[in-house]
Amino acid sequence: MKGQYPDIQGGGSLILAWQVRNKKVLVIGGGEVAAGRIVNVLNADAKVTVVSPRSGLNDEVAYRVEQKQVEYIDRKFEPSDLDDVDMVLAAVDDPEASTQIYKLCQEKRIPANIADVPPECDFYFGSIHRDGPLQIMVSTNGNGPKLANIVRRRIASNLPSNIGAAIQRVGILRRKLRKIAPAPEEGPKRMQWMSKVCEQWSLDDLCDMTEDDMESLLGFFQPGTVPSLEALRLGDPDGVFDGPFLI
Ligand SMILES: C[C@@]1(CC(=O)O)C2=NC(=C\c3[nH]c(c(CCC(=O)O)c3CC(=O)O)Cc3[nH]c(c(CC(=O)O)c3CCC(=O)O)/C=C3\N/C(=C\2)[C@@H](CCC(=O)O)[C@]3(C)CC(=O)O)/[C@H]1CCC(=O)O
Ligand SMILES: NC(=O)c1ccc[n+]([C@@H]2O[C@H](COP(=O)([O-])OP(=O)(O)OC[C@H]3O[C@@H](n4cnc5c(N)ncnc54)[C@H](O)[C@@H]3O)[C@@H](O)[C@H]2O)c1
Repeated sequence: MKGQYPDIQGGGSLILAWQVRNKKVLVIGGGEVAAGRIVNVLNADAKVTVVSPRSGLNDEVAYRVEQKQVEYIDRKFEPSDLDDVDMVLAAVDDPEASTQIYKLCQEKRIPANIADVPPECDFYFGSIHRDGPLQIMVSTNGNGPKLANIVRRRIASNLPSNIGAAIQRVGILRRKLRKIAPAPEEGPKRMQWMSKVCEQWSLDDLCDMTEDDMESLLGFFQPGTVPSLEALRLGDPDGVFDGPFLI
């Protein structure tokens, strides 16, 4: 029935959080754009190889090579460089080489991004904000990359300064919870309880949560209640803080 389900807009991108940890990423080119691509994939723990003549390396890419953060091949791209590669990021100042690279990637079904050439991209890059485990990507779907940068900075300036730290603490709590309640049948209860913690505690409280606090809080998983951080520390059995106490 119309109105019951989301309308399909079409024309967008599928925005995902691609897991490239330990996957082989080939970066072709060693200029400024390649330097940015390298940072993006190293931040996602990929195994990165750069192919570019040494004369074309900028200082940042030369630094990554020197520090052995990337493998390095000192020459122009050759088709055999694509053997066993999971993803290709090309940033070369040679449109013919770019097109050849993209065609080879298509034949070999390797997902590729040819910087600044939208018809030769299986995926676009976006403007990224990172704060610990939090990542926010803005895409304008090829319409206005500079505006993506402006929107991203505006979003970032409106975020609480401790949001990344709070998410990091929640991550630790969730992993502990899955250890004490590992059964798949407990999934719905786990999810409900975690949602309550996130809704009822302030970001400051989440950031302040120590390992000891986590252990005590996990004691409330079975009854399915969520005391405040203050009540938890006071050991209040109702889980509700009713102080201050006068002695
Ligand atoms: C977001 C960001 C990520 C990144 O690259 O890391 C990114 N471009 C950035 C900057 C930027 N790029 C350009 C300018 C100059 C100003 C302007 O033209 O607006 C600036 C501004 C600057 O440099 O500050 C020029 C440009 N870019 C593309 C074309 C070709 C075309 O449109 O046809 C041309 C014209 C070349 C020409 O005219 O000759 C194409 C693409 N650029 C994309 C991503 C993909 C779409 C993303 C989206 O739409 O959201 C896409 C489709 C493919 C891709 O490359 O993946 C990064 C900002 C990161 C940040 O600062 O936070
Ligand atoms: N997004 C942006 O802001 C932006 C800005 C300028 C240029 N660009 C585009 O991105 C691409 C790269 O830009 P850049 O500023 O990094 O260029 P750059 O000139 O700094 O670097 C080009 C690199 O490509 C290498 N190279 C050239 N041919 C090669 C080949 N056949 N095999 C391997 N390596 C090769 C060179 O050694 C050099 O390291 C260009 O196509 C350019 O149009 C994008």
